[in-house]
Amino acid sequence: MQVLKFGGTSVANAENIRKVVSIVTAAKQKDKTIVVVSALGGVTDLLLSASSLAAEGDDSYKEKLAVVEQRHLEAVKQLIPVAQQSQLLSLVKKSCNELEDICSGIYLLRELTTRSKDRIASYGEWLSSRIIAETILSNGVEVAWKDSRELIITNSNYTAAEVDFTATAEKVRQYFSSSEAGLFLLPGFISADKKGITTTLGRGGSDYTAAILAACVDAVNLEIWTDVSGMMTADPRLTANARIIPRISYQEAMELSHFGAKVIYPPTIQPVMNKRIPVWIKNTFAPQDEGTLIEAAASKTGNIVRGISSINNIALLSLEGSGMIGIPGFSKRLFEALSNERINVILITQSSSEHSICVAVDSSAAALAKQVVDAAFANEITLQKVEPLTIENELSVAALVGENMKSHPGISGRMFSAMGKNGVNIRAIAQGSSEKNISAVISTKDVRKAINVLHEEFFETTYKQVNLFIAGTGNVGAKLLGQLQKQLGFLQQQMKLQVRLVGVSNSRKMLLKEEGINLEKWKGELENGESASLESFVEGIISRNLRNSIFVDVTANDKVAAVYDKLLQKSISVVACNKIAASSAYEQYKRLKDLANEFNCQFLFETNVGAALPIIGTLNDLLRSGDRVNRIDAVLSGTLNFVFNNYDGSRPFAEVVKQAQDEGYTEPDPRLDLSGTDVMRKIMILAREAGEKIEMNEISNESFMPESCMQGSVADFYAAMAKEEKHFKALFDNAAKAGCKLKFVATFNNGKAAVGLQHIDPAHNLYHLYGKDNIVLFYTERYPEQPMVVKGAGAGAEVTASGVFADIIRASR
Ligand SMILES: NC(=O)C1=CN([C@@H]2O[C@H](COP(=O)(O)OP(=O)(O)OC[C@H]3O[C@@H](n4cnc5c(N)ncnc54)[C@H](OP(=O)(O)O)[C@@H]3O)[C@@H](O)[C@H]2O)C=CC1
Ligand SMILES: N[C@@H](CC=O)C(=O)O
Repeated sequence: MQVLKFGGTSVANAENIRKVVSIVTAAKQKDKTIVVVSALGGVTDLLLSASSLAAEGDDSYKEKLAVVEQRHLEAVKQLIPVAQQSQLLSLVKKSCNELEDICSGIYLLRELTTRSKDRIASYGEWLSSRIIAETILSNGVEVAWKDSRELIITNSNYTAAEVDFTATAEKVRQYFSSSEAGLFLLPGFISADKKGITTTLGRGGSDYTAAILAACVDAVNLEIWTDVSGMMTADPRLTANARIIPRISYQEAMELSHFGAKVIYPPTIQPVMNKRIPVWIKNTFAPQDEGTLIEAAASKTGNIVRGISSINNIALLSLEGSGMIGIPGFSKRLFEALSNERINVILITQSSSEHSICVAVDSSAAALAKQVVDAAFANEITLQKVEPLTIENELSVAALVGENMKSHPGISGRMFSAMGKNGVNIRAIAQGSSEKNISAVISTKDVRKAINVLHEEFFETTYKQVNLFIAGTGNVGAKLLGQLQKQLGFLQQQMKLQVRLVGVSNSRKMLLKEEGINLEKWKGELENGESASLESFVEGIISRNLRNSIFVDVTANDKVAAVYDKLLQKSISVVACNKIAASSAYEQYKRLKDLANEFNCQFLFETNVGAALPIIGTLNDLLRSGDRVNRIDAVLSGTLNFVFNNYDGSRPFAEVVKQAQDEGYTEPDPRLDLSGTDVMRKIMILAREAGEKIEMNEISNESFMPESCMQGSVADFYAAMAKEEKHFKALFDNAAKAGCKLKFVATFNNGKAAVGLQHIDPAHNLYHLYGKDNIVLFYTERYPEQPMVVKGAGAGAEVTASGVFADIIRASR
């Protein structure tokens, strides 16, 4: 014998009922079958609201009843051949007249008892079961319809009646063993008390009917047919990557259902659980899908974590006070106060210091809880032994569920670390010693992110989603976007990173798109975007609260650099080629690094020195392994190296500078390069990374630029340089006369940093530098004479973009 139950959506209309009939007909070929059906989807609500309206003296109850009648009549007309319809149509009409009479009585009396409620609600299942049974018969398949009220006996606790299992088992066994039929069909949810008065089984009632019948007849299995293809690893509305769990234990299914996986209502599987009868969750609309098998033992295969779930509308109540320490009875009184008011406790934690007890309850009960708990501890509150109860609202519980978690250390570590890395603050934690469930109370606004992060951590061996927000689409920004577009496939396949561009902005326009911006069309989409507002862009990033978010600053703008603070505090990593933040006041540089540490994210700026050359990374590796920097000698300006490599007086100095700018080596404002400011910033960043607390005004700069060139605009700068050609020629000639090249050199030695133009002879380490090369020589305790050298192209949009790209990958991982 097998039992199949079909829920409200499965029997919502004629089209769905046809699907049910075909599933039932196929099932009957395999074994004797009991079918339990719910009311047509939405009908129970219509009936109950009609009864409430009637009790309130509102005659619009009639409209609700008319809809009920119409839906059933329509179903009959669409499902049953015309010649066979009349009897069933009369039955529907007769039942609807009865309903009308009952509601009219309620309307006149203005009184609705729970007993009448059950009577009214019972029509839903009764009618649907009659119609479905007749449909099966009209398809030429024999089926025995039976009113569940004759088999399922309960007490008279209307609307949530308790089953008398002894009486029920006897009736059920007697009926099914004495019948020759191969297929039975019964209404779910409804039952009767010992006097034969209609009762209902409460929430999840039709599942419960099916489970009771399955247990009483020792069914080989129970199939719950619904509108999803099984229990899922997480709520698919929160996680697009949620997937069906093939096998799950009763305990795990109950835990997940308790936390909102609405496929089954936990108490309803108790009867089958006691008999270890397997339960299948199947999809009426995709019967070919495997579904989920709920069985007695937890499967040893598959994921250790079986599923992730959450409940919203949680309030956290905290009872705190030094007067609680070491004194028994506080928790008893707390829970007594709550239970006297039937306040359901969802989660409990108590610190081992015994200084506080935290309980989570539904938010709707929080105010009452405060009232009763404060009253219960009024004396202690007056004596200041405990504080008045504190309540925090807008919280949720996120939970990992899995019976096998208990034999695997490190699960909670991974859970909390994954959430922590994404800035999800955990307000309370609970894990019973059975370790089937690890629960964390978090802010409701973080639920989506937390569930995604946990899903990624425990289920998605395929890829990790990274959400990028890029400010700056100029020389470097545009190259970066191009490189990302080309590498997306590689990142996903080889590095398991699914990188999405969610936001992009320049100084004029901005675009935020949670589903991701097409990297082939970003330019056009951005042009059609909204007017840029840095504030809204940042708000857009924060409010989206997406996991693994990275803000990428490819501007040279101080206002953009000023938003890192806010972003890091939301655990959003920052990757910057903009040097303003790292070269601002030491306190700010330090603060940003500390914020990144504190909020478990990254602040990366490798390209601030030497573009994509691994300079900061190398320095950090040396220091982390215990080395100490004694001295740094470096050429850090790609622009100046290019200019002095290409200037020999044969064409004007200003023209060579312009070429450097056109080739994308200079800062957006080239005066920063020519004045030496850019190099000062870089040597200062290296000195800071080496541990020196140093500011810009402590760095000496022997500028080679005439004062006249540094006045006015960029155009004035070029014009002035043209006028000073002699000065630049003299610089070149003097160096050439000495057999030297001109190099703009940066040094850091004994805590002092300096930059300036120098004559470099052929024997010098800095002599052989070409094009826009940079070079850094690290003299350290381990490299005292022959320095550790990093050398190569140190400017250019393409290489800089690749350095930013590398930082994005670092931040992603
Ligand atoms: N070139 C190189 O070799 C290297 C450059 N860098 C750094 O790269 C950064 C970018 O340089 P580069 O691409 O040449 O500069 P560009 O001037 O070409 O681009 C700057 C971009 O920033 C945008 N922008 C300016 N203000 C804002 C704002 N408030 N909000 C959003 N976007 C803004 C600009 O917008 P719009 O398009 O509207 O003007 C532009 O798209 C600089 O900080 C530079 O120091 C670092 C290492 C090497
Ligand atoms: N303008 C810079 C670019 C890299 O930081 C340079 O010329 O080196």
